[in-house]
Amino acid sequence: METSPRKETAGELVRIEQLEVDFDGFKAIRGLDFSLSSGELRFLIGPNGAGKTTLLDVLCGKVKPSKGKVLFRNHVDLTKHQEHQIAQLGIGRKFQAPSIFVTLTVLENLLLSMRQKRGLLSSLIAQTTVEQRERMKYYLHMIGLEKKSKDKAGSLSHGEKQWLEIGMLLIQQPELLLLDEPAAGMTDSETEKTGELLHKISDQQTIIVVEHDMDFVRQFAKTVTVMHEGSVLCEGTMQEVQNDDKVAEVYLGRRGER
Ligand SMILES: Nc1ncnc2c1ncn2[C@@H]1O[C@H](COP(=O)(O)OP(=O)(O)OP(=O)(O)O)[C@@H](O)[C@H]1O
Repeated sequence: METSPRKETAGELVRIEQLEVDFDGFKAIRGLDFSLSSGELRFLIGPNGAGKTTLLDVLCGKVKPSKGKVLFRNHVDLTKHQEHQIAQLGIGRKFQAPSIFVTLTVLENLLLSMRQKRGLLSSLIAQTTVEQRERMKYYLHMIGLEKKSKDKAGSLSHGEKQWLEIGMLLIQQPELLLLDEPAAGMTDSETEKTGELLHKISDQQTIIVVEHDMDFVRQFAKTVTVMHEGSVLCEGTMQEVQNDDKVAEVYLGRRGER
């Protein structure tokens, strides 16, 4: 039965209602409701198998739900769009493993990511407009790779590669950015810089971050959504969710203990 649309909140960017994802009879997402406002930096946490990655997969169109509504900017039904169309609508997804071109320079990687006609790299460089060059400079600075713009991407550290990939997404100026464990495998100082980068990005764009590193979440999260067995268990500040008995039970198998 089709549920009537709820009144949309001003500034709401994503609304998900009664989402269900079925993998050959196994419900990875069941009855999930979720809402996200423009400009939020939302962390998604939860034990292994809770459905966090599947939720990102639904948002970027990689996985199609069996039931439910997934609305973007109040009226766009994402379930009706293919992955490439969703990217064009302004939702960028970064997976855990970086997918950069290692034999190209940092700048060339950014250039290739910019929305423009496909063509030879040399002709893309020749055709870059002043606005595009400014945009590249701006994002190079944001990801902290200005001094490495001419270095081959393959020579970057693990953290730098991740930032480059985030930069490659940012340069397409998506409205919503989906990041899967952006700080995984990073050194402490790289992790710190990544948290700061997320905050800088969230001044302009909305971000959902799936994260396992609780220290990282504690340090950088404003609002946290805890998932468990395919639905939302609780939501709030990190302090609020840490004090929630249901969350303690799910993570530690204890009820009411802290
Ligand atoms: N393509 C698939 N086919 C069948 N089952 C799947 C598929 N993708 C995910 N699952 C199952 O769905 C459940 C949710 O998986 P998902 O990867 O979304 O969880 P997660 O919260 O991201 O977990 P983790 O933190 O371990 O990455 C898991 O039980 C997983 O095994």
